[in-house]
Amino acid sequence: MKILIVGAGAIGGYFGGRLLEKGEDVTFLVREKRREKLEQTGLNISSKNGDLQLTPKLITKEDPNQVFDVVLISTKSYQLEHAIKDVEPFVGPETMVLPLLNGIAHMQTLIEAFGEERVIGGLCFIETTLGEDGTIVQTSPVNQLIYGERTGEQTERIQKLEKSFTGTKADFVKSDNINQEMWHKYLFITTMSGITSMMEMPIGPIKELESGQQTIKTFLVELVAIMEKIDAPIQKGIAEVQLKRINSMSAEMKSSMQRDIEKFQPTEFEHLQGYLLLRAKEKAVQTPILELIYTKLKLYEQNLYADK
Ligand SMILES: NC(=O)C1=CN([C@@H]2O[C@H](COP(=O)(O)OP(=O)(O)OC[C@H]3O[C@@H](n4cnc5c(N)ncnc54)[C@H](OP(=O)(O)O)[C@@H]3O)[C@@H](O)[C@H]2O)C=CC1
Ligand SMILES: CC(C)(CO)C(=O)C(=O)O
Repeated sequence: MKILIVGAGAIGGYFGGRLLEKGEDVTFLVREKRREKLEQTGLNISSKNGDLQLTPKLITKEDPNQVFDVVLISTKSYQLEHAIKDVEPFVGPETMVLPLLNGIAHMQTLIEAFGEERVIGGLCFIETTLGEDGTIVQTSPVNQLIYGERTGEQTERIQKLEKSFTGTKADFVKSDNINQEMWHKYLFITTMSGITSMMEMPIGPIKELESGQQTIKTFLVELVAIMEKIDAPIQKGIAEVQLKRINSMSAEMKSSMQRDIEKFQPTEFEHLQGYLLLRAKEKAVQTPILELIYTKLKLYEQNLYADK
């Protein structure tokens, strides 16, 4: 299978690197600066699951058109519109588009760009970031990528994809309920990124405090209330499940949003917290914690651009 990874950043570089390690036919679509860097240094991954030094195949949007069987989208949400334009020449009628972004709103954008048929579902659980020297630094052992047809069907193409993902030194999981998995991850990450970015702490010290525990719980319940109101496909009792997940995480665990803030970079707050706040307002759901976290993140972003 010809695999194209859009963006050789923290998650694209990691999962693309693992597929390359297995011997899959992987190419990265990158922008000029990243290309130069990767040509100089190679693709370097420092990982809890074993380090890698690879020589990746690289293309930019200017390279001659060729069509890939699957395109993994691993940009930030605020980079997606440009990325869609850049990847279009590499998408054919049979290409699968597999997004790995956190959140939900990007699904509609991708469907509008590529059509219902091409877009499958995906998400990942991994804690990884780009180091100053361009190395991909994966900081906790979990490295799971979940994917599947949005209809839940076991189509021929998804079975081919499964074959290509199997045997990789990362946890690739095929799901027959990917829409629900994506909403569940959305609930988890909106909580986790919101709380850790608000408190400017990894999850450990927050969850150890009784008031921290209560804040996480109340926030989860608020977000579930919005999701139920808009008929999101979430399971009953998901707030408790995600609370357990958060409580089982190692004390040093941080969210990618928090790491972006630490690097004075933009965040995906409009895509994660902002989208749900909008939906809450449409449905007149009261969400005081979401409102507070959104305000904190909006002020950060305003300040970021004021400095530039
Ligand atoms: N990091 C993590 O631990 C996790 C992240 N996620 C989600 O994954 C998504 C990606 O995050 P992450 O990997 O951390 O982000 P990064 O910023 O590390 O990576 C994004 C990459 O996309 C590249 N890119 C952007 N636009 C284009 C384009 N038009 N053409 C080619 N490359 C492009 C950027 O390249 P350039 O250098 O040119 O800017 C950058 O390398 C987000 O939605 C995030 O929420 C999900 C789970 C965990
Ligand atoms: C919390 C974590 C690291 C789990 O995968 C994540 O998804 C993110 O921060 O974007």
